[in-house]
Amino acid sequence: MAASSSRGRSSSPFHYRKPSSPYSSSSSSSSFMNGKLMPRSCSSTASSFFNNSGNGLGSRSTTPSRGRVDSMYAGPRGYGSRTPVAFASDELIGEPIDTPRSGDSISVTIRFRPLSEREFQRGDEIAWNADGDKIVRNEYNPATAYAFDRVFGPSTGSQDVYDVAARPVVKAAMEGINGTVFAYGVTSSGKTHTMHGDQNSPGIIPLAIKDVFSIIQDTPGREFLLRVSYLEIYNEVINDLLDPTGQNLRVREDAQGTYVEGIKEEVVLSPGHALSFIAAGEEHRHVGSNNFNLLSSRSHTIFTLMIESSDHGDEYDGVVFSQLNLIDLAGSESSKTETTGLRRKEGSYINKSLLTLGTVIGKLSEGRASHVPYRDSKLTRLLQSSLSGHGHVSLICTVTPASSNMEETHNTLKFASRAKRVEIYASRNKIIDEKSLIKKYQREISTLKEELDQLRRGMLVGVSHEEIMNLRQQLEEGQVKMQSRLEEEEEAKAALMSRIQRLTKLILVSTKNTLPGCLGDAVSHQRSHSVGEDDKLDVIREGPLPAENENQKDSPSSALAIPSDLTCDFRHRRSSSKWNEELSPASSTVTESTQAGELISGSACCSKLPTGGMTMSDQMDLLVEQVKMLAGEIAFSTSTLKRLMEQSVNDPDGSKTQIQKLEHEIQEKKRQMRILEQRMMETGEASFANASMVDMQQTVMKLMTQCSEKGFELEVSSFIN
Ligand SMILES: Nc1ncnc2c1ncn2[C@@H]1O[C@H](COP(=O)(O)OP(=O)(O)OP(=O)(O)O)[C@@H](O)[C@H]1O
Repeated sequence: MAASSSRGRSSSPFHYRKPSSPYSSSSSSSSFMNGKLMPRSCSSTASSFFNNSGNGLGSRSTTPSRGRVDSMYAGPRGYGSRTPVAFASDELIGEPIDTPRSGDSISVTIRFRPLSEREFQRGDEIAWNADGDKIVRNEYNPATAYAFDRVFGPSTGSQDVYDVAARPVVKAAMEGINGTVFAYGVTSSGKTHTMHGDQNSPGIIPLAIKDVFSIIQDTPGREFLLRVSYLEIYNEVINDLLDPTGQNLRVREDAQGTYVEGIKEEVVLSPGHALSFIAAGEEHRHVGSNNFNLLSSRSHTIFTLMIESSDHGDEYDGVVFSQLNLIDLAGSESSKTETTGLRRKEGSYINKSLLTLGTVIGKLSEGRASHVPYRDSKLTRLLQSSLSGHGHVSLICTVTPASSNMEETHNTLKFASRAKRVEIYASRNKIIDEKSLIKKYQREISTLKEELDQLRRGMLVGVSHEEIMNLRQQLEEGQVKMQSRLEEEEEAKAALMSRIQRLTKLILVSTKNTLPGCLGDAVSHQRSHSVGEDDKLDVIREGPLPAENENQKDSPSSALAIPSDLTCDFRHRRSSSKWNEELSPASSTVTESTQAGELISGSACCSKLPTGGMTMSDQMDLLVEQVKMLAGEIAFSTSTLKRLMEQSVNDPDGSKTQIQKLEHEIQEKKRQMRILEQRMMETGEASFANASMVDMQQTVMKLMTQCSEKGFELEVSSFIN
């Protein structure tokens, strides 16, 4: 079906210009501090950081240095201005104070995680600390400190990290400026936690997806088309996570930059839809355990959202295209990471590509036009366009405060400081019409509409009196050619209408374009798929079957690691334009079901023939889509289960409830799938029965026409006689 995939290139033509960007990363690393800071004893105990639930690394207000830092904070640009740097250059690596900067800089933030239980048990101390919200300081040697755009302590939640480090990039991407957000850090420092998160604390990727749809809802007057792709770089090989057959894909280059040849792109219609692709993709990602992390990512992953938008009023201003890359890097591994065999091989590939990333960042930060070795790794080749400054970049460096990893954290901080010096020149992209999918769909829709008009005119006008006389004659001779021609035309018309409907559904518009109160009636006439009201679902969601809805209500929450406020309750949204309010956690009591679960409850009422303009084939498409989503969720739950079982070897009691819950969820989803498959069969049968009914009606009509013809003949001959 049209909503599914297309294989193609995922890159876009960029028009590089000087920035006029709405996104500006405030650079605080310049002019770090005035005078020397007093060395300070290690005032923090490890226990105060373990499982920190309130005041953690970010809460150093009682320390002397914090007081000094605050008093020296002078305005939005950072710590004072044009003051000498107090530390040796390799100790405090920041942006040189007087370096003239013509562009923006990469946004660089640091996120501490709490001490892990393992670190705590073995008596690790706090070696690095967040001193205020912009500085990281070494506890053993307080003179060693670094400044960044923002430092998040271990108790900071992912939503706060998203708001600072990702939301501006996402917002700009929706306005046509390319964006990249990536998490960098050693193994087990919290990259996957930051980018993906879990059910209780969703990470940057689910939060960005939620935001994207919310922005569409808040942008009446523009129509959007969203596609996603998801790939991993494993041992320097690019694999398509959305298509297991897409292995060892090649990086190509054209005038617009690098792209992955043959990567699968899926059109997405809702947050749940997009998340289901991630869940399915995660199933194929390479993970394994090392001595630091049971579920260590063995590959870099790049989730890309391709955003097209155009004005849908009369003033057509071209199509804007942008890409948002959300990257979860694999963690660098030191000699402390005990690995053998395959894990060691993976580790050496990971380290090599991260080393190249470091070299590339280093070269770029020098600002000279020297050779930048993008080609030395697949990762840097793919990131070439982003790193060379043609879009916004947000680097979130994840670190552990543990003394056992002091050197690794120091290296991450140095990397982060170098990255801060890379300049970017982000600008809004426009795309020439031929390359735009939204434009292609719009053109196809209008061509099809013209064809449909012609067909209608032909049917009304083209069947002339002579043709009717001819038809009579042919009927007399027992021929029904004309009849079948009419039937063919009817069929063609129906096919065209259904294609138009399907294409229209892929284009997303805000429900704010629709008059409140008219939604129920307007659904089947609405031009495009609106984000706040899933047309496919709406048309068939009238009068739920009580029994199945009960089940739905009790069904376990999603295994997609989507919080309940991210699973969209389209029913609620449809009847209200206050979409954002309903998505907010405060009002998220709406549903615990998964996206696919929603669809099921939605389609529970339609075991009969479709109504409200939805054709049989539309309904079948929808069912197929639902089954696909459920299959994705089941796959994801199964893999989570597998991992939990692996973990349970160490902690049988801790994982027992989760395992039981997951098993129950998987059973429930399988049950839902069976219902859907049953429904597909019923729809198929109904469609078949419907077709037979049409056949019969046509035969009766034909016979009646013949009868009246014969009657007329009889009248004429009796008149002649
Ligand atoms: N900010 C945080 N708050 C609470 N727990 C965290 C935080 N960051 C990470 N963790 C926990 O630490 C462990 C390791 O995190 P994660 O798997 O995200 O590390 P990673 O950097 O992705 O590791 P790798 O590179 O090996 O894949 C996980 O159990 C995770 O839940």
